[in-house]
Amino acid sequence: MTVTELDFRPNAPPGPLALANAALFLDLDGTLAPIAALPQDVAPDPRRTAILENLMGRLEGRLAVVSGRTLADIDRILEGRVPAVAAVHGLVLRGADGAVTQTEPHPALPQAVAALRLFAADHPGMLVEDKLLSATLHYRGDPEHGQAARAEAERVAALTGLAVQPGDMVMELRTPGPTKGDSVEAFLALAPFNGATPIFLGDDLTDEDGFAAARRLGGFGVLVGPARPTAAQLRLDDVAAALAWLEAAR
Ligand SMILES: O=P(O)(O)OC[C@H]1O[C@H](O[C@H]2O[C@H](CO)[C@@H](O)[C@H](O)[C@H]2O)[C@H](O)[C@@H](O)[C@@H]1O
Repeated sequence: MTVTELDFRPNAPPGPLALANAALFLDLDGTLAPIAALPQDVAPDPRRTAILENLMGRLEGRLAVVSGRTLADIDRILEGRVPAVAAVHGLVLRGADGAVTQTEPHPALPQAVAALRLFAADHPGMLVEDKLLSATLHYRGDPEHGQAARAEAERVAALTGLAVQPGDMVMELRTPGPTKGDSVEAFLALAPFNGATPIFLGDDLTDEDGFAAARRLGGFGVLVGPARPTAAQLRLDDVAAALAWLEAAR
């Protein structure tokens, strides 16, 4: 989504997290896990896993991780402990009962991966992640060529019909389809989430759809990171503050 003139820069931290009737929707990178140089550098963390397990029990399952990563990668990092997951920005949905639904991959993805790999071969430090439903060009390792990476992703998107999803030092070409916001809506129509008040925590542009959905559905968003224009109403400084807030839930 685009950030509109209705959005503002939240600075207030949320009050203590009250779990009664809440449903938690949690982004992974930049929210539950600090940003690392490479995607594969993000490893399981016993404290994070314990916090999630504790919350899931107390929320009777009303907790979902909503991430741009693949399902397999989310399960690797969270040690397979979170059943309800939206992966690849909402293109894959696994319900609390373990049932998985996913959008059909766009036929031009192999072409897009090949084009991005050709570009990355000329830019040491860049990395292409093939997520089957989306192709991701990472330029954290070569930030001075970020503008060229963004332009190349736009060029390949125009050629293939893939949708552009900009992110934190990343340009993603995704199969057009459901967003993180749509996944919040889908979860809330299912047990055990139905009737609960959604709270969405996230840090990146792709989380804006989640913030907007939470707000539309009677809840709120919490931006994790520095203040910026956003659809979230509240803000926590960083991953450490987000984990501490979750850990102190009542
Ligand atoms: O929706 P998220 O859970 O925030 O996932 C978004 C992307 O996260 C990963 O990339 C980001 O984190 C990496 C590790 O910290 C970092 O190196 C990279 O620069 C960030 O963009 C993941 O690799 C992507 O596939 C996700 O879309």
